[in-house]
Amino acid sequence: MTPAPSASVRVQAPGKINVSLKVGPPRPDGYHSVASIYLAVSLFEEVTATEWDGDGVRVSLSDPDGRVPLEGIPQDADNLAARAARAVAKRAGRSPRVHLHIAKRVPVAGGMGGGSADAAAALVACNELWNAGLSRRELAELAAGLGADVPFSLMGGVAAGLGVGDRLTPVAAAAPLHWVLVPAGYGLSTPKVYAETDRLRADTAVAEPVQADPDVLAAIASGNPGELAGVLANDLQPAALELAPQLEPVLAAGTRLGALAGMVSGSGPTLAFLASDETGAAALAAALRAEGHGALAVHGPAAGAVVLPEAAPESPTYRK
Ligand SMILES: C[C@@](CO)(OP(=O)(O)O)[C@H](O)COP(=O)(O)OP(=O)(O)OC[C@H]1O[C@@H](n2ccc(N)nc2=O)[C@H](O)[C@@H]1O
Ligand SMILES: Nc1ncnc2c1ncn2[C@@H]1O[C@H](COP(=O)(O)OP(=O)(O)O)[C@@H](O)[C@H]1O
Repeated sequence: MTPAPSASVRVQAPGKINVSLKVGPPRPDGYHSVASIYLAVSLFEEVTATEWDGDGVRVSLSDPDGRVPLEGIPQDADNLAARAARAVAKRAGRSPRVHLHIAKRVPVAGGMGGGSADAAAALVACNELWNAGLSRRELAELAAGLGADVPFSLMGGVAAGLGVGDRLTPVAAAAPLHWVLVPAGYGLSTPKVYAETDRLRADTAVAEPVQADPDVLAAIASGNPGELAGVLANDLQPAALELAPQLEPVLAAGTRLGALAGMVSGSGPTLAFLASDETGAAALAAALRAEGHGALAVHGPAAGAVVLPEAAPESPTYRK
């Protein structure tokens, strides 16, 4: 008899762009208060959680599209997905025995929240695999304990984020927005980009951000990419460009080749270019690729962390 396959659950969670990111002064706890407008995009991490007899959480990684270098991602207990699994196990009062396989599509240390998406996907996958019965609200609480961006990847769509980015209010979008992403072949450290932002603004009075930019919210509500292009803003962008000045000509190339606007995504170094529509995004991606830049057309808002149907089993052949 062949052994029964072990139970497994597959979950996808999206990467994000911050279409608006206002950053306050440094806080005593090492964080910064922000007013962020997050947009989840159609570039998804996939985490498969499988029952495992070994001790603790096992992590493995793959790069299904051959675009994401996997160096620098911890494959041990430090992986954000492993931390998420342990958080669910602790809350459910059980041992965290699980194998998490992470199929990565979001650039690593790219400012698109890939590790946060892995954590959000692992929360949902373990909750399901273990029948832990945690509500979406309980998962969101665990998410906030894992990282500032994890609650948003769980939620998806468009949201305004206050606090460190974890106090979320969903926002309705009138129409899908089309973007071209240009990942860099290297990463930028989020804490270093925040610290560089503080350094660049040392002589400036910086206000606490209290609300998400109303002009950006209005542009999203109108669904007009031309209107949004005029108000995109990221307070971390000057620091990201200071740390990675080689991004400047790529930003210029995107606009020269027809983007409505270009910006650094989050703490960078991924660049995000807004296009007028799907055709415009495909043409811009092709033009950027022709100039030697890796470019990927995506759209958003995309859904937050969701369970995917099981992979189709080998279909048996029936004969009469
Ligand atoms: C900049 C943003 C924009 O959405 O995303 P990324 O570009 O990293 O994807 C976020 O603020 C990153 O969120 P995330 O990457 O989850 O941050 P965490 O792991 O919680 O924190 C890592 C470190 O970043 C800094 N940090 C993070 C969030 C915040 N509001 N203020 C900060 O100063 C702190 O130095 C913190 O120790
Ligand atoms: N599952 C994970 N995927 C990616 N990075 C992870 C993961 N778990 C921990 N990390 C660590 O977090 C760092 C930043 O992660 P990532 O989410 O990719 O970038 P960003 O914060 O710029 O969005 C990585 O450089 C890596 O050291």
